[in-house]
Amino acid sequence: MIKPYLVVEWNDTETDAQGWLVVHNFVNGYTGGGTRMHPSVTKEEVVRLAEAMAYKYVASESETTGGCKSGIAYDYKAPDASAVLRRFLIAMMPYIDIGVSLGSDLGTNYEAILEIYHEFGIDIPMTKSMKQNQNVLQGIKRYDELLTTRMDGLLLNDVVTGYGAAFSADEAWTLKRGQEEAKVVIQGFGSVGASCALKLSQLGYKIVGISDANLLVTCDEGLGVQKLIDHKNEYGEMDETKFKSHYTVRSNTEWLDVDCDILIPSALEDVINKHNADMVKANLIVEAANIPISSEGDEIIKQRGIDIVNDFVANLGAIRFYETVIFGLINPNSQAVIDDIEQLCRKNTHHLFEKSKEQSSYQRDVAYEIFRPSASGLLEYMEPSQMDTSY
Ligand SMILES: NC(=O)c1ccc[n+]([C@@H]2O[C@H](COP(=O)([O-])OP(=O)(O)OC[C@H]3O[C@@H](n4cnc5c(N)ncnc54)[C@H](O)[C@@H]3O)[C@@H](O)[C@H]2O)c1
Repeated sequence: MIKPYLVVEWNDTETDAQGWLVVHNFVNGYTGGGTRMHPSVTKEEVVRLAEAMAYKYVASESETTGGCKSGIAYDYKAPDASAVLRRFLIAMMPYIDIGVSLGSDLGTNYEAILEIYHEFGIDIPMTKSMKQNQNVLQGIKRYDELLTTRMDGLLLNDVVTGYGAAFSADEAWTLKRGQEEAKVVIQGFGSVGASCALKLSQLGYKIVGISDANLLVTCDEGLGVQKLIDHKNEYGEMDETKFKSHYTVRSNTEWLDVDCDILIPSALEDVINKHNADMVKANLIVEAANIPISSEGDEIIKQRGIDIVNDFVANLGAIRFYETVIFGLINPNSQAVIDDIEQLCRKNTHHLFEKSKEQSSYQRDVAYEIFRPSASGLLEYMEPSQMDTSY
């Protein structure tokens, strides 16, 4: 693993929260990634997530952005979680103000982050040259407008990643098994898990199990995804009182026990690991979450011959949305955003599976080869003539 370019540690003055900003690379002084809040966050996890972001921007065909990530070790459901997030972002403001673009991730939401930016006169973090580029400023206006639009009743920004992961799953499954029916189990029912479940059910897949932070619900004939979405809360937790009587409720730790063809982790990191990778029943894993398989778990999955669509190929929807609209690469309307993400997720997944077949190699190894970020982003940033010096 390449060492990260920059690691900043933060210690809250009011609570025991601790946070990190990790920049894996800059491209022309710009870098992007989400902000995660969860009690289990560690510096090492943020470093791995930042690296995945750098690869994700390459998979998104971005020529303008490097990868970074931030994480706060704190309970996202604590009453003062938003105050902790605000203090963290204030501490990171010198970086944000020069082009470290922090969005949302597990345990945080984008609207809350934008509100904090607005307090400090920042619309969306930009470099000096972006701030002076009328096309980019126009793109940001369009992006802001699109953030309030809805698709299938959900906010556009809350479906872009999950829909992209669903298209990747569909592409991979069709390559493997054609039109054969498939049963799907999804871990996590937040922005990503819920929208992925919805799109896959629209595409004709049977969602037979969904877990959240509290429980696992299963139904072999398929769960009614729309109704589960209609009654989920702001933390992505399902309302058990609204379940149909023939649904079965189990502990969320039993998610790998459910018989399925496709498994879609859409919540936490390292949830498939050396202790449970042997129990995976699916023959296709689509990583809608970032780094959901530990390195030891991955070795077992690889040896077992299970196919995967890895994280930075499957879950690039949100950053592709950001890039295409802000840098004016597509017609800025919600259907065009989704169509573009579908096209890219299908193309990348197809390429990944074809290449992996050709080389008889595991998909993750192939993905790290195909989408490797070049070192030039770093060098450009370090070259004074190219540096952005607005600060
Ligand atoms: N939001 C995005 O656009 C985006 C983009 C790329 C990648 N991701 C990745 O997708 C994953 C989910 O992000 P999100 O934005 O949907 O988060 P979210 O906060 O909206 O939802 C998280 C979900 O995980 C569930 N969860 C928490 N602990 C769990 C457990 N032990 N078992 C089962 N479920 C559990 C929560 O109940 C909730 O349903 C993360 O890995 C994130 O990095 C998100």
